Amino acid sequence: MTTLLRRPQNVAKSSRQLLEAYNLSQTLARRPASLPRPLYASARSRHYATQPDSEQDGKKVDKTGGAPPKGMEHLYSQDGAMSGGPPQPPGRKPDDGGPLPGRTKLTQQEEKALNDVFKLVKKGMPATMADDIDKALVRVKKEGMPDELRETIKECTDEGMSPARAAKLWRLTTQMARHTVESEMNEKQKQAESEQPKQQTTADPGPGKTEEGKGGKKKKKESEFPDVTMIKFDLSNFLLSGFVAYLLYRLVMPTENSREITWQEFRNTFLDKGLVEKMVVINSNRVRVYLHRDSVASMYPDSPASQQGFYYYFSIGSVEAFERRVEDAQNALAIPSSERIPIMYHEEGSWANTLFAFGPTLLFIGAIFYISRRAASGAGGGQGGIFGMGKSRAKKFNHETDIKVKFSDVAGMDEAKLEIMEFVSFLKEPGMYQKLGAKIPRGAILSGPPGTGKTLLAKATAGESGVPFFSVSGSEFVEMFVGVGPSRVRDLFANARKNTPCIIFIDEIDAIGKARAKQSFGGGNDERESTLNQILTEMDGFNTQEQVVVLAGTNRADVLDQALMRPGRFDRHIAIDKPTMDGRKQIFDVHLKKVVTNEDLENLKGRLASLTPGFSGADIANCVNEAALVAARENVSSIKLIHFEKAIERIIGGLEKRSLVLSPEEKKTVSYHEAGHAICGWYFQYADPLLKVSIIPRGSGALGYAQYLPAGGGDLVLMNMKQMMDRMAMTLGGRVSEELHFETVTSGASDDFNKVTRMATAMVTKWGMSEKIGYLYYPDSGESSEAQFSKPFSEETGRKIDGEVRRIVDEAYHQCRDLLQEKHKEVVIVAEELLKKEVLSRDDMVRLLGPRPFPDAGDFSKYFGGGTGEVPTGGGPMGGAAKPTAPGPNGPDPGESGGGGATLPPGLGGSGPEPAPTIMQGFDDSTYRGFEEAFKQARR
Ligand SMILES: Nc1ncnc2c1ncn2[C@@H]1O[C@H](COP(=O)(O)OP(=O)(O)OP(=O)(O)O)[C@@H](O)[C@H]1O
Repeated sequence: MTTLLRRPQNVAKSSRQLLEAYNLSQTLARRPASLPRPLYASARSRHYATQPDSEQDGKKVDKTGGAPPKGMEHLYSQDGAMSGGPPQPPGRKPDDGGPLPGRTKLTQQEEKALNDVFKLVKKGMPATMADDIDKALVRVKKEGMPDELRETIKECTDEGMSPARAAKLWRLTTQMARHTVESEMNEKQKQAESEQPKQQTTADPGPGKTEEGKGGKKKKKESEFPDVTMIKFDLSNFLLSGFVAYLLYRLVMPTENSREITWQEFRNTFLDKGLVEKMVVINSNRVRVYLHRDSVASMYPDSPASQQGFYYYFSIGSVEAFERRVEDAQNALAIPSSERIPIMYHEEGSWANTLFAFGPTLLFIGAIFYISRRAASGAGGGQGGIFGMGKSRAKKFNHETDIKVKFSDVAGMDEAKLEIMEFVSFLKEPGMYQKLGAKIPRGAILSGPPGTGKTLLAKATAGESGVPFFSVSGSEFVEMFVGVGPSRVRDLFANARKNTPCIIFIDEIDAIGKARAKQSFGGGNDERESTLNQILTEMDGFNTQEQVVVLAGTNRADVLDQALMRPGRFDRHIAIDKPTMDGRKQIFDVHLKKVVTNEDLENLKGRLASLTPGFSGADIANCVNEAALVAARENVSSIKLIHFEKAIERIIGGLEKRSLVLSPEEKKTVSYHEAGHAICGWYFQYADPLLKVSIIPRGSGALGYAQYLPAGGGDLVLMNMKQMMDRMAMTLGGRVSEELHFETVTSGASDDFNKVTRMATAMVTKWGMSEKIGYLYYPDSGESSEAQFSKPFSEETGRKIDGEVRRIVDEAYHQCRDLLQEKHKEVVIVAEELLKKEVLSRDDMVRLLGPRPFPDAGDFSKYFGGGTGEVPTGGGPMGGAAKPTAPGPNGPDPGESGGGGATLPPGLGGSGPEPAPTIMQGFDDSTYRGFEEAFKQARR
């Protein structure tokens, strides 16, 4: 059975074969009936004809000449009493005396049909059984076919396959196989017995041994045929045969409870003979014909129409036409109106239609059911139900395998490390704290700008303390289903408690830990709030002995809910800022160890650190990696300084867009614009000296690009008014230079104006640098929600602010214009050189203009020479300021190389003909925000 089931293609194939065999034998065996058929039934339920029945029928008999009506042959039986018994099959082989009594020799057709039947029966049988079937077939061919089998095959051919016939075929063939095997065994037994007396005469074993000997022989004989498979009709065989018989029947005779006919057939065969009981018009396009079953059975005993539930149908074009035809037909048959055939009308939907109609609804209901099951299981408890929605998504890292990060890998945040060390010692030696009665801190919030190493620090804490580390992001608690967030929190803390001591790290906790709204509009935040509440509850729920430390990282500590920050929950608040110069050096140190470079590390990291103010730890890691990629592209064996500088340039300014070709006029404008900035930076004492200027388009839409060293040379924490005015004047330098050197100006300075306006506004509204406004702080719209809807000052104050901002910008403008008018020649020199070379470095500036009239301060002079190559000792940004010594009208010849230039330390690109580009972050948004932050903190 299983074999059969495993091979459906075999069943299909075998049934096809049987069908073919059946069809073939059907055509061969079908022959005209020897006698004219009776065309009338002995009893009728209706009489339509005007003539007597016998007459009418008699006529019909004559007309048809005994042949069934065209297309209705299936209604007539081929044999039976009326057909004159089974005819002598044509083509029978001459009797060779072979067949046994009760059997007849096979004709060629019968032999073929039998072959097919046997082949089919063999399918799905074990090989040994199939062999027996083969033997049976050979025997049948030799000894003739049992009459019962012949009749069954004939019935199948003539009348079609039925389950009973299929089962009978199966039974007969397997029975024959069994007989064959039995007779084979008998023959062998007889043969063995006939040999036995001979042996007994030659060696008589004696009276005592005879029985034993016989018995022994018997056993031996039995064991001579160990492999003979007896086909027994046990339960499994019975089921198998039933199954095969059913399959045969279904495949050969697909279920048929209706059959289509034509109007003519309907009329000739049923209507005219009065066999129609009623007609049902279905969906106005099909007519179902219900016949008088008894009359049909007596008239056509073998017709399927005599079976219960069977009906004929035919299609109609329109109901009206159909009704007209029926009417005409009945009129022609002269059926009285009281006896006319009833016609009913019925609308029925097909399965396909029903499916189309209800399918989408069912699908929708199914989807809703599925989703609600998921949600319910998610909300349903800590274990998360069958779909695991409520399970925590936290990744567990094992300190032995995954967490290899140590505090030594985290550079440049010594204070933060000190703070967090305490958690490590608590996890390592809790006893020490408990002895003194100290309560263990529950957790710490690490806050700071992106990429400053918060996750790294948390990992290092886990790595140092050697405990499991659960890392999860705040957003992973947020799902569209209600109740999933709190459920995940519960699961996370339950897991952590099972693994104590351990650390839970929730990154981006602001995703769920935002301050809860006083009133929520529409309840949209309920889910987030209940997740937060669950965290609060869980953190409260730790007993003080439980060694679970919760660390959380965020970029927005200011938006967190106060309840999170209270002692007993996140006790510690560790702010991690962007690294200082020293911090950057240390971070470069950590990352430079991972790459191959032959540069002097001490110098390299100092120089790179001073080139990267405002870089976060992640930026530094990226910069080192980028340098390695640049070096790999050039196919060199170690990374050189130039690669690092290219990498920094790329990170700050974006990719060079050499494909963007500017027209000569545009190029000239950009050159003069950038030269204006550069001259301002060079000659204003508190402005940022230029490091590199280029007119190669870069990044997103910038046509020119200049980099400056922050004034003071180091990390700027505070900025005074003079610095601000110089910086604003320098920012306007581009536009002023355009005004002075061209007839018209361009749109290229809009970003400069934006910076200047913002800075002047901050000076007036935040930094108390305007006498008219005084020492007031007006938040802008991004800072407070109230300021988003209404200005925090009156209209009059607004007007005053506008006036003050304008005044400051005007002052900066005049300061810039005065300088650039004075340095008109220098601007031309720098602009023309820039136009020629496209890129100018600090050394080019020194060559063209002479050394900057003010000494460079801080680390810049240490790593870049700063004109003297000496490290300044003491003095602030203004320390040791020399008088500006502007070159005279006959300044250095633009073509002269190295004239008066600062010499860079050897090995740092200063000795080559084209000095390595030295790049600095200019005054950009981040610097601006840095100032704001510094001012804010100073105010606090
Ligand atoms: N102080 C540091 N020392 C060494 N490497 C650092 C430092 N800070 C950051 N990095 C590098 O930056 C990568 C990213 O840092 P990390 O993921 O810890 O930043 P983060 O502050 O968590 O950022 P975010 O706030 O975006 O999640 C680290 O894998 C590491 O390579």
